[in-house]
This record gives sequence, C-alpha cells and structure tokens, in this order.
Amino acid sequence: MIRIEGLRAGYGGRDVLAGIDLRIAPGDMVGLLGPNGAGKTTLLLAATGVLPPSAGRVSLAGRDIASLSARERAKLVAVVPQRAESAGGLTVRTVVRMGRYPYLPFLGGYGEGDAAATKAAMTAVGVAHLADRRMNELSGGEFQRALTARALAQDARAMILDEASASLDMARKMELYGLLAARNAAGTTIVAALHDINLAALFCRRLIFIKNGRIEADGPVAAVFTSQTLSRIYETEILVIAHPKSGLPQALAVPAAPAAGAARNAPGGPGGSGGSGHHG
Ligand SMILES: Nc1ncnc2c1ncn2[C@@H]1O[C@H](COP(=O)(O)OP(=O)(O)OP(=O)(O)O)[C@@H](O)[C@H]1O
Repeated sequence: MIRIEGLRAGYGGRDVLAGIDLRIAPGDMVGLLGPNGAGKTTLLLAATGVLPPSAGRVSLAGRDIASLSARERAKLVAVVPQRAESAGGLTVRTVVRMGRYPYLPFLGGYGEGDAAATKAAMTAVGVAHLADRRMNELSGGEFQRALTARALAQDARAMILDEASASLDMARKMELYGLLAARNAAGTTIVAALHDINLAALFCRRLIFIKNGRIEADGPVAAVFTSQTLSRIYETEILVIAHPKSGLPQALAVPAAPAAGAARNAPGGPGGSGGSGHHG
C-alpha cells in the first residue's frame, strides 16, 4: 500500500530522515513509535506528500506520489494531522464534510451520500452532538475527534494518524482504537504515530520504532515490544509484563530514583491498602 525508498526529508536544508526504507502492506495496522523529535511526524508528512523529500521516493498503491492528483491521493490516504490546523470558525459538520471532497462531481455539490457519510463519521467518533459547533470552540480532545471524523468520512484505502489520541482520555482512546481496528478488519490500512506504547501494543500488529531519523526496530508486537528494545530506544528502564486479560505485552516505566510516592503508595505503606491515603 505504501512504499518508501531511500527517503530523506527535513527542514531548511537539514535532513531529519536519514534514508528510510519501508513497505506497509495493504490491510496492515502499524504503530509508529519513538522518542520526541525522532522524526515520526516528518516521516508521515513526507509519506503523504505534504513535505517534499530531498531524496528517495514514496509510492501509494503502486503509483509515485508525485504523479497523483490531490483527489487521487485523497482517495488513497486520509490523514489526521498532529498540528491543529486553523479550522477557525468553520463548524464541525463543514470540516467533517470536507473529507468527502475527492468524491465531489465535476462542478457539482455535496449529495445525500456525502451527508450520510458525514453523519456516520461524526457519530462513530462521538461528535455528532457538536455538529453545529465551531471548531475554535472545541476542547482539545473534541477537536482531535472532529479531525478523525473527517478522515473517516474520506473513506480512503489507508488512514494515517499523527498522535490522534494525544488529548483523549482512556475511554475515548479505547473507543478510537476499537474503531480503527474495526476499519482495519474491513480492509483499511492503518498507520498511527503515537506515544502511548501500551495502546499501540494492544491494537497494532506491527510496530516501527524511529530514533534520530532512522528505523531502530520493526516487527510484530511480540518480537519488538520487549524490555530490552524499549529500554534501549527510550533510554530509560522499562519493564514488560503481560496484560492480565489479553496476554499482550504492556510496558511499565521504572523511576531512576525512588519515586516520591513509592513508600507512601505501596501496598502496606502508610497510604497503601487499609490506609486512608492522603494525610495532610
Ligand atoms: N517545521 C520545522 N522546522 C524545523 N525543524 C523542524 C520542524 N518540524 C520539526 N522539526 C525538527 O525535526 C526533528 C523531527 O521532528 P518530528 O516532528 O518529525 O519528530 P517526532 O518524532 O514527530 O516528535 P514528537 O514525538 O515530539 O512529536 C526535530 O528535531 C524537530 O525539532
């Protein structure tokens, strides 16, 4: 679905990506992980044709991205960007409906099918009740969900999400990734950059770790989500345990120095089981 060869890209003449080679198969669900400033957003911007590469090439569904029109590209890939665009005074419904533009007939307007797809997308991410609200009057999480609804309405073959869950609470994260997993089961390729490595381990099949503009680890969750790999990539001690319900790996960070709350909050400690918790 997405093929990246020798990709170098960056800003102001300085390359951030040091030559990335990557293939994402149709129907895969991939988590893109790595420390702050690693190059995840840069990779996604270059992979979607927003940031011109300084070297290498990107193809979508077998076609060079540079040869695709904006409409053709939009039918192949829908993007949920990390940086809040200025959607200003536009309503949520208007922004979500913009996802339908690749299907607009020549000189025609939006039809009933577009209205239905817009409504279905807003309902799916739980922003239907905000349809008439302006984008600049939304909370961070609502704003992110509106942009996700726009990408859903776009009904593209792949969805690329850059930190689309960053402002979401735990329940909304589960909802969003459950929704993405359902889309993926229906055939949509999903690539999501995120910092929540545990969320990635629960929902993605393949994890790609980027660090300093290079791929540091890449493989099925069970192969790469290990204490050794995570500790090396994030340069801090990380333990991996099995999720008690699903058995999937989950990470626990270990504070370098005893955490202030450790004694107080430990079972048996003054604030632990049996204690009332907050004393003064
Ligand atoms: N518009 C820009 N102009 C100049 N440098 C930039 C720009 N955007 C990003 N960078 C730099 O490029 C590098 C990679 O940034 P990028 O946003 O791709 O990282 P990231 O892995 O997505 O980080 P994060 O997890 O913090 O979002 C960083 O050093 C960053 O400072």
